[in-house]
Amino acid sequence: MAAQAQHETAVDSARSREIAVEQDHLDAVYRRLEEKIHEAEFLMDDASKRGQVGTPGALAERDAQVFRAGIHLNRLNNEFEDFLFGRIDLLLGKDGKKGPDGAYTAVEPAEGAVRADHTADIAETLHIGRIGVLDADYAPLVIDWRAPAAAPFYRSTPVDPGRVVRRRVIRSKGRKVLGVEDDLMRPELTAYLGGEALPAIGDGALMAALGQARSHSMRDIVSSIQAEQDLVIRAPAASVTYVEGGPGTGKTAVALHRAAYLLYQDRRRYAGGILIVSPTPLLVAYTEGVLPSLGEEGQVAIRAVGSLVDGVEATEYDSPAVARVKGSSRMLKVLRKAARGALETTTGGTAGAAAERLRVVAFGRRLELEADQLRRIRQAALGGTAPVNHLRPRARKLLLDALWEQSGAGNRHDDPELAAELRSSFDEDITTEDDFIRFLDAWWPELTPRGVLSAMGDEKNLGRWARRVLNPGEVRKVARSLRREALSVHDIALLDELNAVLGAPARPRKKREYDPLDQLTGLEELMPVREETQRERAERLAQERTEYTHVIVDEAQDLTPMQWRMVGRRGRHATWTIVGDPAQSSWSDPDEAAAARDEALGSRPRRRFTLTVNYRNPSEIADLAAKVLALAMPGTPSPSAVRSTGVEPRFVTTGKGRRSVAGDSLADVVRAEAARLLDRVDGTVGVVVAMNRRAEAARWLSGLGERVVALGSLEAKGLEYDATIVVSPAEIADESPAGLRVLYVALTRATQQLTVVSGARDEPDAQGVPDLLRD
Ligand SMILES: Nc1ncnc2c1ncn2[C@@H]1O[C@H](COP(=O)(O)OP(=O)(O)OP(=O)(O)O)[C@@H](O)[C@H]1O
Repeated sequence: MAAQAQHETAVDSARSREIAVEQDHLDAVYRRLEEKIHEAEFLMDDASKRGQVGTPGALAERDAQVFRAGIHLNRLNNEFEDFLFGRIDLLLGKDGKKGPDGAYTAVEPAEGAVRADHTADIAETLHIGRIGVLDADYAPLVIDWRAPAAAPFYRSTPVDPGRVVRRRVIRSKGRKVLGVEDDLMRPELTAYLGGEALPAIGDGALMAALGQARSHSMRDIVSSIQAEQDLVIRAPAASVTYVEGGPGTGKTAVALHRAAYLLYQDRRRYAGGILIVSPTPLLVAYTEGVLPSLGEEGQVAIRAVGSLVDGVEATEYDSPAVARVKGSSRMLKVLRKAARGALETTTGGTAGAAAERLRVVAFGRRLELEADQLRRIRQAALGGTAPVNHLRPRARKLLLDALWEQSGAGNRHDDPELAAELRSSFDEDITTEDDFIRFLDAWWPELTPRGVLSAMGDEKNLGRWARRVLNPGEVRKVARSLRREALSVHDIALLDELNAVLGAPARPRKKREYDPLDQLTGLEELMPVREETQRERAERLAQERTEYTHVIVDEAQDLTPMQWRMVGRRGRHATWTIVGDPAQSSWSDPDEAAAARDEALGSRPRRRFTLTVNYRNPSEIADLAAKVLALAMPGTPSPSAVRSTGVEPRFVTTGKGRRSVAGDSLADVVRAEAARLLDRVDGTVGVVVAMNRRAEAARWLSGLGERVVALGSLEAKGLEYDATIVVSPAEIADESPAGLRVLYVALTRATQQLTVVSGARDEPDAQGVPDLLRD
């Protein structure tokens, strides 16, 4: 016992010593930043006293410095709990070259850096943080995590350590260092720093991070990015970067960190031009704090696939049968017909009566076009595939031609010049006549996507436009769904397609004011003083923007063909990062979606990456989910879980089954289980139910507090909780043709504990294990 206590004291004092070392460094960083602020303030003050200093360029440069220093201090003081989070201790490199960040560039150690007796000296120590800081002599005090010199912090492994001897994660809050965790990359080595042996503290940072309680916001993983993830984050942004990996392998985290990395690499190119497409508003809300925590605010648009069309936000879900039709590329034909057909249906009612016959007076004569003629003219105008709203001038011209012919005025002159003059005064006469203007508006109204979609809610209309494409049952269901007030997630892709087919009326562009500060690289991020203008500018850009420079698609396996077309339109000239897992796809026909994806991406070459380690689920939960994976996608390997907790999933049943708890009803059982789990974990509890039980499940949990939430199976996508309750695997699996894959998603949401509640339909065995989860 005494020996144990002695050992613990020694460990504690080694830890305190190392914390003190890092505290000294952090103090030095803050001192340097304050110095920079003072310098900048002095410059500012001095400049304003003297009124004018130097050229506009020099002035702008000085302002930029002030802003940069200001924003650094602001961020350091307010936002980051762990501004400085890493350190690497490195061997001497192969050559003595330094990069722009002041660090040596060599990745491999110099020959002789390790002595024959397995000892070595540390030649360089680098601290890694969210932004870079240089000291007065341009030596790096902190290296930005995205800089090349920081890469070994993420890439080095004991198998391939490069120059790294020790990797340290530093935990701090505000200006205080709280702890350090070390991983030795060359454990066989005794390394010396300043003549003293290099100590190693703790059991490693990754495990510490994974064990933490979850909240309703995702955390960044900047201090513990793993080597296979780092390769994706830093992959060059050429064409398409395609990332596959099972649940919990960090795909979402990697996608977000990649956005921050790309901005760092080429801010000018990407600022404001990165779009992240996420499957649900819940996942947007869960992930949107990550980029600001990495120092990137307002530069990247994260949007749910149901909010990609400006001004509309869809949260409703269609039934699987309707979703299947609306998502399919069969809808293309239907929409093209609807866009043309809607011209006729919108001419029903009062406006319709006005559009059945055209009567005008020209050159003192009454001219009249009857319904039949008008129909023929419309058909002629609609020939081809041009957007319907753009065809109005053509239709107008055809009307005038027909009236001109009827007037007989064409025969009055042989001289072509005189004839042309006569014709133009004829046209002017008619087109300024109120009757004609009213007629044209009623006969060829400007169609809106929303209007056409409502017209498709009429079963007769839809039946006509979908002839030989959808069967009558499909027509009935789709039309009924379109009569609903609220739009569904799948309606948004239809609206976007209609927008393309109809052609948007050209909006006048606002003229931009010239701003010399825009000339400075990276200035967009710097301006506490000009915050207002910056925000306005970001909003304007977002409004004007219809295309992006880089598009990141999260949970890409779920995009339907129609959604791929919608997303594709936003990245026609973009580079792409696509992350997904086919085994989690809720779309019934993955081959059709893959074909639509390939069409959206064109022939761009792809770089493929696979992530293989599950950082979310302990092995006890991952093993259970693997049983469903084997049913859903036989032969697909599950990612290997990186840790285990010793807590097996728990099975309970409703009714009088052996493992039932607290009463009979599903409501009672789930509520009691939720309360039990809230006691056992510090963070969140998610209750996943079949989609049609969503509202009911929210009621079951009322009063249990904010740490617990109910969600439908499709909403669980991408989210995670300390503990989850999956209610009736059979109900979830039977919901749709992709039900087993959706169940696989539901079972892989927990970081610590999982309870599965079965109803009669699940056919639980004596232990409460439902048939879908048995060996
Ligand atoms: N290197 C890492 N260090 C610490 N935590 C990590 C790391 N990689 C992933 N995680 C954590 O693992 C969890 C799963 O990550 P993420 O949600 O990105 O996975 P995913 O592959 O998108 O999962 P899914 O396919 O199920 O949506 C998150 O809590 C994330 O923070």
